[in-house]
Amino acid sequence: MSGKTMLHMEDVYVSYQDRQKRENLILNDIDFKVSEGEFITVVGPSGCGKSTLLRLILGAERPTRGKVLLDDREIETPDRHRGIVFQKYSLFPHLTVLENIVFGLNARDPSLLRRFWRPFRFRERRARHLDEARSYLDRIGLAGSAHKFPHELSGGMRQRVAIAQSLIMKPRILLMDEPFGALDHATRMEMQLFILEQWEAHGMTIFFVTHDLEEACFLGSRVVVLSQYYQTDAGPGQGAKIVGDLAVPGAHPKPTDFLYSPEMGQLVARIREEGLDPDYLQHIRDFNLTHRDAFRTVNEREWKQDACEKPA
Ligand SMILES: Nc1ncnc2c1ncn2[C@@H]1O[C@H](COP(=O)(O)OP(=O)(O)OP(=O)(O)O)[C@@H](O)[C@H]1O
Repeated sequence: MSGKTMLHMEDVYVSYQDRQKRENLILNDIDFKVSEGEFITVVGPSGCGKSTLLRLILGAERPTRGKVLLDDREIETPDRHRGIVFQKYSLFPHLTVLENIVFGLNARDPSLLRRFWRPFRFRERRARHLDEARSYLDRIGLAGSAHKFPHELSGGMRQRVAIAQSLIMKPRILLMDEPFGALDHATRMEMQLFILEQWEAHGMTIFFVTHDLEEACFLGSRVVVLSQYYQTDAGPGQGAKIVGDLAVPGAHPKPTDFLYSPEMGQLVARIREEGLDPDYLQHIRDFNLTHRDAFRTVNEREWKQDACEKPA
């Protein structure tokens, strides 16, 4: 990892208009810098704007105010340097596994006219793409499933294909939006190790959104906590801020037994409590910490009710 800033979210605000044309602030003054090769995990309560943050980095959306800079240049549209993997629906259902993986490489070909203009070169290029896709299939352990369709695969296999589909484009930044959220525990663990292997092999920068704090601490070299619940006189509806930004100590990637170690427990507790910016400590009260999804929050009605019950 180099120390030079690669990505800078500079004073970013995002708001959407609701049906009554009222501005609804989602992200409130997000400002952070990221160096090449970091593995950033993003956690926070439901609806705080984690996916919105990823869409800004992808370039699928522009901030209402502020800038998202990559190498000091504003990100305006998606490009092949940034890939994204979602929890579901990343694959084309009508294409085989091999066709899904090769799709991006073929789509990158400058013009289909070349097919007629220089047919030999065109075929040679397509054959090279297929070879490359097969080597990715090998790497993800799915060489035997090249000609299967997505519906014939298990959830874990589908996510491997979705990750390979992104990796083959050699993105500098890989964005992952709860990619393992729908998987069972064993498959999820297997996929966590898989993504760490890929990160080590490719050295890309990763933004990984998860609701699971343990997953965030195990995978990330840095955990960013985003929350719309923090101390404010104005009450809810003020948009989410970064309420915690912690470097994960120790070697990275961590050995698997770290997951079951007291250090891991301490780290999770620290992020839940001490690790948060003291100005925003109040938002911990709003998390249901006994729930296994520790970032589930009380709903807005309870939040308001509780605020009313507070002594003046
Ligand atoms: N295009 C849009 N138009 C209007 N509102 C939107 C739009 N996109 C997102 N929102 C709202 O912005 C808020 C943040 O959404 P986002 O999906 O980024 O949150 P999240 O933290 O990823 O949520 P979750 O953890 O539940 O997936 C939500 O209240 C959502 O309804």
